[in-house]
Amino acid sequence: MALLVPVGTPVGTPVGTPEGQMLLNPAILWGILISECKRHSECGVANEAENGSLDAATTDLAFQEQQETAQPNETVKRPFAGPAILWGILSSEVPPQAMNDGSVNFPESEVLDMDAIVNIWLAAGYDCQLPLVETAASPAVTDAMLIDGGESRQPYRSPDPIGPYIIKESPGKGQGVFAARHVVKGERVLVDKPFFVVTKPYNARTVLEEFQRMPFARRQQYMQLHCPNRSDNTNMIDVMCIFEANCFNIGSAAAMFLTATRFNHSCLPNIYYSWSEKRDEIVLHSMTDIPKGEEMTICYGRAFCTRDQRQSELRIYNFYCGCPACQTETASGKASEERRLVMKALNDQIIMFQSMLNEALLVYGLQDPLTPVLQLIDLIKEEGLHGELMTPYRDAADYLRGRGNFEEALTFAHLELEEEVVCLGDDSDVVCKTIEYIEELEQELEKAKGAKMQEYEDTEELEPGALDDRDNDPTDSDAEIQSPEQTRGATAPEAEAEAGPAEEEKPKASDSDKQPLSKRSDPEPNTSHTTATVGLRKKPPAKEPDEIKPRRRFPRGLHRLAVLESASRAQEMNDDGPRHQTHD
Ligand SMILES: C[S@@+](CC[C@H](N)C(=O)[O-])C[C@H]1O[C@@H](n2cnc3c(N)ncnc32)[C@H](O)[C@@H]1O
Repeated sequence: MALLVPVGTPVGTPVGTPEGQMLLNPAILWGILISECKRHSECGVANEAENGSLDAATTDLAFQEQQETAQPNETVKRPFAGPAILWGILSSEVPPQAMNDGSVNFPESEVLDMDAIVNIWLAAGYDCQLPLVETAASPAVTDAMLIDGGESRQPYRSPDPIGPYIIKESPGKGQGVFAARHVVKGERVLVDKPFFVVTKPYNARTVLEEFQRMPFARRQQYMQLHCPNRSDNTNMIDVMCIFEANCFNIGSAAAMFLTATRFNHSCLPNIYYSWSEKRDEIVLHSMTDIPKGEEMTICYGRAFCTRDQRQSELRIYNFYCGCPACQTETASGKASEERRLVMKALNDQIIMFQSMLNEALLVYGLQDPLTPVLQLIDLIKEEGLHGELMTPYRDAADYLRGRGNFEEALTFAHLELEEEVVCLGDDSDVVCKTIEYIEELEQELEKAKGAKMQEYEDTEELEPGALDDRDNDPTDSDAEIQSPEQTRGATAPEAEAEAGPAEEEKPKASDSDKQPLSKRSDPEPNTSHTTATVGLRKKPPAKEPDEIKPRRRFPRGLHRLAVLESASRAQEMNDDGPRHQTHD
């Protein structure tokens, strides 16, 4: 398919096509341009494109700046791609240049396809960042396609449309989803199959091509979805606008759903959604009890950022969030803003710590990396952002595991598991993987206990009389669980010297040796261990405090019920900025 665009056509001028061809005009190109500008926000032209003032000066601004700062022999490429290509066609600035240097034969009123456009753009010295697809131009969406496709008129049905919710008008937000009855925390509210999927990276062309491929009835349903800026006359722009407002990121693709898409946004959501690759469905759970009649909301963007950042990320959806966290005047809104500021800083710090070597942390005298994790957990709880607890719980478990503090690591792993069961459901693969993680921790704990017992027995063999000195409570030996750091911290240097080779038989310090950091959350070293080391005689270590015992064990073997899926739970799946996210 080709675009018929006379060269030199100013933006806004209608462009006719020969009879029998699809209706294409600059407004359509303009729609693609805007959507491309939004995707390539680094171009800095989205606003200008939207208000119609995009011009050569704007598009070339970044290029000029780069040129000014470039070294004498450095070649600076013009930085724009898709938006500029289309802008170049529309403004007719580039084709004459390309024609002048003879690199492209581009007569007036040429029939263009996208490859030709790109060639012209490249010939004019512009960089092209857009992945080029072999097929030709973006398809057009004609009225005929939406009115009569000659195909089945059976409406597409979402597989699980019945749930504890009703969809109705939500004042100021269009439609919304409301609790039809009291919904309890952790309830599965909806499972929905995608009815429209576009592989990433997508652009206007691939979305429109996918739209064309849909059966007529689905195209109609698509067009009925919420469109924040429905245009009067250009269906193609509406297709893109609907896509932008309603698509969810589902890992390697973007997808639209008929029911899940009706959930409005809140920065304090009560519903958690995740994409299950195994089921090929989006799954939504309640994170809190939701009274009958209350609106159910999800979060469209990131949580650990300020009000302004959130509002700016939501601009793509064309609304201003008025949730309690976004209130500027109320005490709770102000408190939330303060918390989010700290949460953002802590999250940044955690990410930084995770990318640094422990040695580097030590050299720079930075704090214990566990500290920001624990602080973040406290703040998330205060803020009521339940869905955000899973990751820091795992971070805490990982840090403690690295130090050989398996008991406390297990506590956090169980907390993570509880959150995941609520947010993702107990059939989620993330849950299965966490159960496996817990089982690994339990094995490591058992091993550490065994090594400790062995060490104790070896000592007793050397010094039989030592039995007289020790507590004779047999359960004590069972409970002896010490992190290597505790062991290290609790042993006085003199005693260590006295202990000589026997000390080398202590449980292997493993990774904790690489983490010689302060231990903010570790239980206080039990000083009785220090005094217990008399010559080679040792007293069994005391029990760990009760409060750090794992809260509950999840039934073993549950993970076998599900097949492991490859989905990543990383929130970073969101390659394209503030889009709907998935975790399963
Ligand atoms: C995925 S749709 C949500 C369902 C939509 N309200 C409907 O009628 O189908 C996203 C659009 O809903 C509206 N919306 C979502 N959350 C909102 C909120 N908190 N306040 C105002 N509008 C909101 C915006 O227009 C946004 O572009």
